[in-house]
Amino acid sequence: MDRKVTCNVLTGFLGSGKTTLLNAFLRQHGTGGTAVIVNEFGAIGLDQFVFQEVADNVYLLDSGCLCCTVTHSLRETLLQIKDVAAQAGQADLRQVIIETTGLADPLPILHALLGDRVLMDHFQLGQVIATVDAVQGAAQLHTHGESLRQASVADQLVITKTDLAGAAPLKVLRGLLKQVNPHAQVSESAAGQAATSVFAVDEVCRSMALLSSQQRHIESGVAVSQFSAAQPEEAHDHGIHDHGIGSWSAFIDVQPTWAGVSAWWNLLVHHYEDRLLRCKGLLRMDDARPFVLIQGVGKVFHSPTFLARWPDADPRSRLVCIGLDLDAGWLQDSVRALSIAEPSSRPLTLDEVNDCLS
Ligand SMILES: Nc1nc2c(ncn2[C@@H]2O[C@H](COP(=O)(O)OP(=O)(O)OP(=O)(O)O)[C@@H](O)[C@H]2O)c(=O)[nH]1
Repeated sequence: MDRKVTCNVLTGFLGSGKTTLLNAFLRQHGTGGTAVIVNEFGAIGLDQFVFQEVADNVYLLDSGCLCCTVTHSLRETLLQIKDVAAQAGQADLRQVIIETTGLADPLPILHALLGDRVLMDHFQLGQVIATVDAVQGAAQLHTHGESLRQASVADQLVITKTDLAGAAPLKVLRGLLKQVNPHAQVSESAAGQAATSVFAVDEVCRSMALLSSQQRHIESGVAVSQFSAAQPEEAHDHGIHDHGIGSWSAFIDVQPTWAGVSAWWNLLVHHYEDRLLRCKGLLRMDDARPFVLIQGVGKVFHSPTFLARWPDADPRSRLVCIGLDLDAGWLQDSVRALSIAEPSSRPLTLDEVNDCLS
């Protein structure tokens, strides 16, 4: 494998249509360029049988929930996929789709991927795709913290089972999803028919999908949106309370430097600690490789992706943060840290940022 293979994480609440969507994609495109990792909650996995009808390149993870117990076997499985592809001379392997259990928190999975240097030599993170049931999704977002968390951190939201829902509940759900995650691209699907567009793997396609949805939101001004759900009822406790998950986004008007990106990230993590869930940004650096996508997952900042070209017509750099209790004013002020030029500068407050810049 000379170039990196994209890992897309497919999540979504129990029964929300993950397998149906993925199966539709495999039926249309085969598995020449795609390997699938399936993780099911419960001792007996069934999804692999659905997939094996259409595909060979399907790997079943041990029982247990991917985000809690089997990140090690995820790592081993990815390395196995890499070795199998190399031995078979499968230069066309372009993506691995990881289907989580319906109760999974996607963040630990992203950590397992992005925090592992060996894996990152061969793989790159693509998108988090979350399916939301058109009929039950709104109720699930209100009552199950897992569902809210999955939707909050997704790059793409796919409303499934639209054939079963009336126009009015669909409208309510669309509005709810906009509140939960205004940055995600939202598509709708009946019987998996949106599969092809959902699993696009081309780098520019991916960044365009990510950014066009951000752009629509940012155009309407700097904003924090908030949405709350009740605590998860069932025992799947990661010690995280899902009250007040919100998002903030802005175009930035300072020239970022790498020292500044590092200082800003440090400031952000120091300020929000575990309340920070996800951060994404498209930055135009004054550098030999100027076009950069940055990603943070929880408190971890991951290797940037360098783009061959700026992915859309708007030249402005932009940032998105998702987390708990976000403060738009504080975040907007924090952006100035991006222009810090001195690599050793580590401001921990906005006043210290001012000192660094004066
Ligand atoms: N009518 C209709 N049924 C659907 C659609 N998508 C999924 N289903 C049905 O919903 C049920 C659950 O779908 P799955 O694809 O297995 O859902 P899942 O998210 O993989 O489920 P878990 O792995 O248990 O979390 C199945 O009976 C599907 O046939 C759809 O778009 N329309």
